[in-house]
Amino acid sequence: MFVLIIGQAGVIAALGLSQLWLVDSSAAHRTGAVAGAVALGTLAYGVSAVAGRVQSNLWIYLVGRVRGRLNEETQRAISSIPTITHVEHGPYIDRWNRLFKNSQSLAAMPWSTLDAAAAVVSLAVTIGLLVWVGPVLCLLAVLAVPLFFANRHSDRLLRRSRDDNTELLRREQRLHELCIEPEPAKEVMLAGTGEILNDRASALWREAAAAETRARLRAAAAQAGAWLLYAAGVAAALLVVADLIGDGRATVGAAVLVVSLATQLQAQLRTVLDSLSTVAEAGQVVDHFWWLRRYAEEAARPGTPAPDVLGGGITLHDVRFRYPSADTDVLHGISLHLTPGSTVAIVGANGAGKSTLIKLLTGVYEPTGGHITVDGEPLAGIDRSGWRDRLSGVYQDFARIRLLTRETVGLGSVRHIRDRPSVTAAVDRAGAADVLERLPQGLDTQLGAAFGGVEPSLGQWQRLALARSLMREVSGDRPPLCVVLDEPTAALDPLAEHDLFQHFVEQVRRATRQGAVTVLVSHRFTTVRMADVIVVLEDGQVAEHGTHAELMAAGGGYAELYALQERAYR
Ligand SMILES: Nc1ncnc2c1ncn2[C@@H]1O[C@H](COP(=O)(O)OP(=O)(O)OP(=O)(O)O)[C@@H](O)[C@H]1O
Repeated sequence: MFVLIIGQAGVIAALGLSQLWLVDSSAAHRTGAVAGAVALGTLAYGVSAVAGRVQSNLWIYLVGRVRGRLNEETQRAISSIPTITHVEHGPYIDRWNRLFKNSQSLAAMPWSTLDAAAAVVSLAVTIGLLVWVGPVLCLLAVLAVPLFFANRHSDRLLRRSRDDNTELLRREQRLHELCIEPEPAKEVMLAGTGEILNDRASALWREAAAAETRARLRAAAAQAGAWLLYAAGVAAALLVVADLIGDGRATVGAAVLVVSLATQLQAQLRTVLDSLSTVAEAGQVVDHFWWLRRYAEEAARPGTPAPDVLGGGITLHDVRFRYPSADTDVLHGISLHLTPGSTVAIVGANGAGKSTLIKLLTGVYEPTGGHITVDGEPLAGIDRSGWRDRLSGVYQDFARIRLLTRETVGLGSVRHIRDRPSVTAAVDRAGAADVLERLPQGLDTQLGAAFGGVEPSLGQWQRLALARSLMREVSGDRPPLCVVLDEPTAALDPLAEHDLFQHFVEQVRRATRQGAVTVLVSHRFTTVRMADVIVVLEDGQVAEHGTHAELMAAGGGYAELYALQERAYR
C-alpha cells in the first residue's frame, strides 16, 4: 500500500510531462520525441490504472480485516464489563453504537493518513510544475486554504448531526424491533399497534434524515463557495498562461500542462481533504474507544479477594441507589444485616426496589450512596470477578440462552460446560428433568425456534435458568457466599414449584452449613414464611423486618398481605 500510494506522485509528474512533451514535440515535428512522450504517457497511465485497482482492493481487504478486529475488541470490552449500566442506558449505548458504526474510519485511518501524505507529495510536484511554467501560478495553491476551512466546517456539521441522530436512530430501531422480535411482536399483533409503532419509528427516521439533510446542505454550501473561488483561480491561471504564450514566454504544451495540472490539483486537494475528514472522524472514534477501554478497566478494577467463607455476613449501610437516567432515588437509605447461613426473604409491592437491591448485592450496580460490606470489607473493594464467582442464583428477568441445552445449563459454570454429569445433576436439582425428557435429543437439543431448535415454554426456560444457577454448586466449584433468587418460581406450575421448594429447603440447609446468605424475592407468602428473616420493602425503604411469627404478631402490612393471600388460596 505504501509503495503504491507514494508511487502515485511519480505517475502524476510523468503524466503531466508526457502531455507537455507530446504537444511541444508534435508542434516542432520531432517524431522520436512524440513517440517517447506517447510511450511515457501510456506507461504512466497504465501503471496508474493497474496500481489504482490493486490499491483499492487492498484497501477494502485491509480495512475490512482491521475493522473486524476492532469490532471484536469493542464487543469483548463491552461484554467484559461486570456492571450493566452501559447496556441499559441510552447515553452509554449511543457511545458504543457510534464506535461500531464508525469503526470503518478508524480502520481506514492509517491508509487515509498515507493517502493524505502522498497527496501532499503529489501536490508539491504539481505546484513545482506550475511554478516552472510561471511562478505566479503557485497562487493557485493558496486557494486550497478556504477549501481546507470549508471542509473542516462541513465535517463538524456532519459529525454533530450524526451524533445527535444516534439517539433518534436507536429509538427508531428499538421501535421496529418491537414489531419483529417474536416476544413483543405477538402482543403488538394482538393489540394491532404495529402501524402506530411503525409510524412512530418512521417519524423518528424522518426527523433524523431531515437533520442530516440540513447539515449536508449547509456543508455543501460552504464547500461550493470554496470550490467556486478555486474555479475562479483556475480561470485566472489560464489567463496568465494565455498571456505568457502571447509574450512567447510559454509554449502551447505549457498551456495543456497547466490545464491538466489544475485538474490534478483539484483531485489531489479532494484526496487531502477527504483523508483529513477520515482522520478527524477516526479521532472521534478513538475517543469513544478509549472511553470504553477506561470504563471497562475501571469496572474490572482489581480488589481484594472474596472471603473463603462468610464470617460476619453482608451488611448494607444506609444504601441509596438512583438509576442514571432518573431524577429520584429508588432506594432511600437501606440498612440491613444479612447473617451468614440465613435465608432472607424480601417482599414488597411492584416497584418497591426488590430487584434493584438484588442487583446491588450481585454487584451489577453500585450504590450511589452508602455502602455494602462483606465481612466488614467494602464490597466495592472486593475483586468484582472474584465476587461474581462466589454468587449463584437467578434474576427475575432470567436469560433465555438459545444454545444446545447442555450449554444453556452448563454456562452456569463455564469451566464445567462440557461436564455432562454436572449438567444432569443441576437439571435434576432444579426439577427440570421432565423438561429434558421432552427434548428430542435430550441435552444435545438445540434451543430456540429462531435457531431451528425447540422453543421451551416460559416455565421450562425458568427451570433451565435455575439449573444453570445450580451448576456452581453441583460441579464442585467453591460454594457460593450468596445465593440470590429473584422470583425463581414465578413461571412455574404448582407441582414444579413444590418440587423446587423441596429442593430449596435442602439447598438452604446446605447453604446454611456452608455459611452462605440466601436472598429470596417472592410474592408467594407460603415460600416467604420459611425464611429466617423477612424484609418488607416499601417505596425503597425497609418498612418492617423480622421473622414470620414476629411480623404476624406485629399485625402490620405483612400480616395483612399474608392473611389476604391465605384467604385467597383457601
Ligand atoms: N434499569 C432501570 N432504569 C431505570 N429505572 C429502573 C430500572 N429498573 C427499575 N427501575 C425503577 O426502579 C424502581 C424499582 O424497580 P425494581 O425492579 O427494583 O422493583 P421490584 O420491587 O423488583 O418490582 P417487581 O415486584 O415489579 O419486580 C421502579 O420504580 C422502576 O421503575
